Amino acid sequence: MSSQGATLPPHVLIFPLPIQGHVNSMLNLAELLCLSSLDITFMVSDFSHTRLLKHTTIASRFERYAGFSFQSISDGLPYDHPRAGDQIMDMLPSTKNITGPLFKQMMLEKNLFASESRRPITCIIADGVLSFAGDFAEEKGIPLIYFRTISACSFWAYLRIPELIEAGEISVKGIGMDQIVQSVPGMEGFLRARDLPSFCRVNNINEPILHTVYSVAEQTTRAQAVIFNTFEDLEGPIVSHIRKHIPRLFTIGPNHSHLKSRLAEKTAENSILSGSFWAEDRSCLDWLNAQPPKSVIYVSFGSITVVSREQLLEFWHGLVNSGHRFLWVMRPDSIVGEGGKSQIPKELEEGTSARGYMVGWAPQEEVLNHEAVGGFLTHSGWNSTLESIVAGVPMICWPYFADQTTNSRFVSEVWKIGLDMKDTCDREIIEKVVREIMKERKEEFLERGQNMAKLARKAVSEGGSSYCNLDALIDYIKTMII
Ligand SMILES: O=c1ccn([C@@H]2O[C@H](COP(=O)(O)OP(=O)(O)O[C@H]3O[C@H](CO)[C@@H](O)[C@H](O)[C@H]3O)[C@@H](O)[C@H]2O)c(=O)[nH]1
Ligand SMILES: C[C@H]1CC[C@@H]2C(C(=O)O)=CO[C@@H](O)[C@@H]21
Repeated sequence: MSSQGATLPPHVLIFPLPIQGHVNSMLNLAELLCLSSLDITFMVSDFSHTRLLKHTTIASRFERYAGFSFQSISDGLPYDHPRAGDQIMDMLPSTKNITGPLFKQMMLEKNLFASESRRPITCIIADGVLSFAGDFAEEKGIPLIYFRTISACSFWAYLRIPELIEAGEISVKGIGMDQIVQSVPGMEGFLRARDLPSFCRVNNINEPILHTVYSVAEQTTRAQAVIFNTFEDLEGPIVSHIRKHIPRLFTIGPNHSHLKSRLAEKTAENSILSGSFWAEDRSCLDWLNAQPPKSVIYVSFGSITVVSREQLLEFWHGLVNSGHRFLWVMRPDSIVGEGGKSQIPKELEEGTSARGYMVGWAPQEEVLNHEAVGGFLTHSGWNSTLESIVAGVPMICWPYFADQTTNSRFVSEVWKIGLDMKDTCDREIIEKVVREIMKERKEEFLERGQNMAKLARKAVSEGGSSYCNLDALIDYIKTMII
């Protein structure tokens, strides 16, 4: 390295699992590190890179950071793979078996992305589910930090799978779903078998997925450090349990809010970083502008959830019958099975044109922060949960899979900022919970939601826990130069 090389900043490779919820929080992390003048190589899949370039201004957004660059790689799936619903699980073997070897080859051929102006990669921050990135880092002696994009509470439940199996607390064939489980310290009083991550619902205790999600969680502990997109006032007690296994654990979230806070400090700018894989339909903001304060329930199930026509109709009837206004994100690929959106009953068409608005994809952060929004019917993905918390918007949770089944229990029973309608999809229940959130118990939920929002904002402001932890993380990355 030239004499100038000795003064070059650390060069961090950031590598998310290439699906929306993972890419969003890791893009926010990338910009946070750019603001501290670290060099960043951000690895995306060819598929998501194409989507990002088509639907966002991300390329020009990052142009302002001279040390930032994108690299793209195959996710190992055919281009026309749905990448949604149950089939999203194909992403774990495809990235391991196809992306992993390609990544190794790319890193070696490109000399760890070194150039005249950039060091070879000095540290890898990989999504915790990408074990091949950890294998490569270990093999080459490159410092490794894992980033888990899910909640700490769901991660902790994953880590306790052996104890849950030993205690017979994993529900097999749906038996004992309402039993309170005792094997996840910190959750003994309120966590039922049905609230464990969805992969813990099995027909047979030897089902491979149960063992896969445990080994993915367990291998995280080999990293020199782990980052969580959460904050101490939200999940501190659970994080303390995880710290016994992973002592160097940085809670730096909510990342989207942290980025806004640091941008405002550094550049007097507070525009939202959009990493959307779909075109955002901004017409919904005009529609919201015409609605009274806190009168609209926003409905979105994230980037992976799919619903059957029957479920779609239950939600639709429930929303229309509640009499409340609603803004509904219906992703073009989100309805599966026979019939799709065809033959919609007349009363639903009428109820929607009177009080509803539908889009294929929304600028969600802006929507949640719009004054007309008073509630969020969500699948409880971790980004959506955090975005709702920061906006102080009460939630109705309809978890679809994975960590969401645990997140929704924490929303309703621990933080008490929403209701959990887990495992039901019935128009009468939907109508009832919408009325509860939007009218009958509105004040109570809004008050608790706004208190939590304050704590979230405090965490990412100067002196707050996530703010200090990010500084400590950056200092740590600086010590890792090899
Ligand atoms: O119309 C929309 C809908 C969503 N979003 C954004 O898309 C992201 C969705 O992320 P998330 O809420 O976490 O849901 P998923 O896309 O389902 O995320 C996956 O990744 C998350 C993080 O690991 C997990 O918590 C989820 O269970 C998993 O399904 C959020 O940032 C939203 O703001 C939009 O911008 N517009
Ligand atoms: C494809 C799903 C399996 C694991 C990922 C995940 C996680 O535990 O990090 C949660 O849901 C999905 O985002 C991923």
